Amino acid sequence: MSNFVIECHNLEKAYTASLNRLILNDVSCQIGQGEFVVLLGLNGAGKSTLLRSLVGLVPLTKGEIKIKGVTMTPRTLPQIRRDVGMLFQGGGLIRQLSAIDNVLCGRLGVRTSWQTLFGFPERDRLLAMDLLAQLGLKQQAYQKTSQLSGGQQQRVAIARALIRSPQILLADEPITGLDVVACQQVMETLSQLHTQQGITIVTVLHDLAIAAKYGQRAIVLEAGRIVYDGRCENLQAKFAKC
Ligand SMILES: Nc1ncnc2c1ncn2[C@@H]1O[C@H](COP(=O)(O)OP(=O)(O)OP(=O)(O)O)[C@@H](O)[C@H]1O
Repeated sequence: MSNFVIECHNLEKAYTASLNRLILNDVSCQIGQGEFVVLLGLNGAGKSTLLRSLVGLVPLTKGEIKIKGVTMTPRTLPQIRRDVGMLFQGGGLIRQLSAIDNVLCGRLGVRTSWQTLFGFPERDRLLAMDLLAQLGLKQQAYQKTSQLSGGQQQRVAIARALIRSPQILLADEPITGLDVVACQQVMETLSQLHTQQGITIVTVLHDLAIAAKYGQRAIVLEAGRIVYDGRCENLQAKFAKC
């Protein structure tokens, strides 16, 4: 078996009239266990589409995706989603719920609807609290997420993804809209997950300096095609407009 945890072979997402081209056009790449990959490209290049396709949220017109050697099909998708955590653009938290309840929401897909009628078991609550503490949010656990700062909200979203113990974490613009300090906190959090727990990270970023600081490898998309796949050095010189 190969050491790749993500394999994309000739992915194609349908032509759209508004763009006058394919959204993803023959995209192929392999990502190894424990890599930290940044996905870069101009607005509309197809970054989110590619990321979302890795958890089966985008029906593809052509191509094949394998996660940890398992080919993505409707039958294998539940298993794949157990291995892959996703941080959506804007965090996607429920603002009226506390931080801990948002984290517990990450367990909803794991437990049956019947089980959730009785609430979450104590061990889930302890795990959620542990994750929030690891991410520096123990004091904020019972605060509504609407009252938290952008950086804190993003870390709650990370905890929610981590409660399923994914081996791969996909993050769609996790620092967009955050101030410099919050950006650094979120990126340091992702970096620690990568170095200390060996989690494979694939994140969409727009900031080339941050990409170069944290990423090991950059994949640059342009109009649905991969135009660069390599080290993060000198990205600014190569792709000043990303
Ligand atoms: N389901 C869809 N139907 C039609 N067009 C779509 C669909 N999904 C995405 N698109 C279009 O495909 C293009 C790529 O979108 P995508 O969100 O993947 O780009 P992106 O690189 O993540 O951009 P951004 O940096 O702005 O988030 C966009 O022009 C978008 O409008």
